[in-house]
Amino acid sequence: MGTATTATTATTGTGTAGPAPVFSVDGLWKVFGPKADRVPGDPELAALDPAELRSRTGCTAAVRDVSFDVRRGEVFVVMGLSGSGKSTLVRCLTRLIEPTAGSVAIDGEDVRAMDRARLRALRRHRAAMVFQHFGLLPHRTVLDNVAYGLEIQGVGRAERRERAAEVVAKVGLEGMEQRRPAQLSGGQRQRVGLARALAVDPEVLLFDEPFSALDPIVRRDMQEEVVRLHREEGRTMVFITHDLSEALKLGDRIALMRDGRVVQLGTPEEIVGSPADDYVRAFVRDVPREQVMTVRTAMRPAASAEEAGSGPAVRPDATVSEAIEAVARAGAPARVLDEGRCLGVVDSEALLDVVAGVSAAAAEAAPARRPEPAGPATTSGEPI
Ligand SMILES: Nc1ncnc2c1ncn2[C@@H]1O[C@H](COP(=O)(O)OP(=O)(O)OP(=O)(O)O)[C@@H](O)[C@H]1O
Repeated sequence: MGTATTATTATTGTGTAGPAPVFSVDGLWKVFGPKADRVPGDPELAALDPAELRSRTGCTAAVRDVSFDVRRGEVFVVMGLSGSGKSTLVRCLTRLIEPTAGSVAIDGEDVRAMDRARLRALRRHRAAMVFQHFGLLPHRTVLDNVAYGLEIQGVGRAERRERAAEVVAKVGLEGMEQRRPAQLSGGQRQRVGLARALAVDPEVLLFDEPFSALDPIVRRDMQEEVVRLHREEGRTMVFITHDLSEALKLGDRIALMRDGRVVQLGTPEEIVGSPADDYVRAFVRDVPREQVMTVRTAMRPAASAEEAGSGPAVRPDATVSEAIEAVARAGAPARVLDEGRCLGVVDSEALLDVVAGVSAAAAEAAPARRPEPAGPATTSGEPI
């Protein structure tokens, strides 16, 4: 449990300090069951594993001492197996579930201190939820379903229909405005749910496993839709999923939960490349590492000015898979170029090490794997 954070403190977790976080969660607990309040404050009870806690107290600790920040503009994924506490955690953010202990702030404002009116405003304007069961109103058209959130806000009919029409187009449902939910496929209905949440222009979108009922192809379409919307709008998103590949695809950072705790919080590359423990290691074992890890992991300093000035070029955020292709085609190591500056070099051996999963140990043994200044900056060749 950390110290209390304020809106102006640097973000925690991996990476560097940035703007004030949207959500700040500190020492959060949610315990279900009799006299739940006593569990977080009692070190002995708080230390019990879930089965012992249940048999001793009849309580379930769905969220246990969780702290993290959601940064502005990021897609923050909460991932874990069924029952690990994902939904409870995200519902605590807007007090759809009342936390047992700890603090939650949005833009520095204490969510636990909000009165009912303030909470209603939070859920309606600031943090809109997209659910798996989209809860569409069956007798209303697509347009009116999307306009519904605006109607609750008291926006006038003409304005809300105009705004709803814009959002309907944004999620790819143009031409279907007058249909009713029963006349739509599952994927289209989910798009209506997404449009309805977007229509109120919330600061944060909270997604609770929105795509888990969709078939794989429609699901992929919807994931791409989220990536596109995020790229275009930069809106902050919190996304719950139990699907690792979905988490890796969508998340800027992932909080991996187990039994109510966050066992690792990091970028997809950090989680796959440096699992925090055996549980995470087992979780990510089958991930195609070359598609997640970037060339930074495999990079070494250029051996000479000549090496820094020749060979194919790749971007620092290119995946290992992309670099393998470049190196194989050229038959020579690739230069990692950042705005024309050579950061280092990747060769086939180092790239293979990443695929084989031996790079993490190597990186730990030599943490300062930073390239030396390697000859003059070069601008020849556009990086892939
Ligand atoms: N109202 C409740 N009363 C008692 N226990 C609850 C309640 N809601 C959730 N739990 C328990 O809390 C734990 C976490 O549940 P939660 O629904 O948050 O997990 P989840 O990771 O979202 O699971 P899923 O992926 O299946 O939705 C589970 O053990 C669950 O049984």
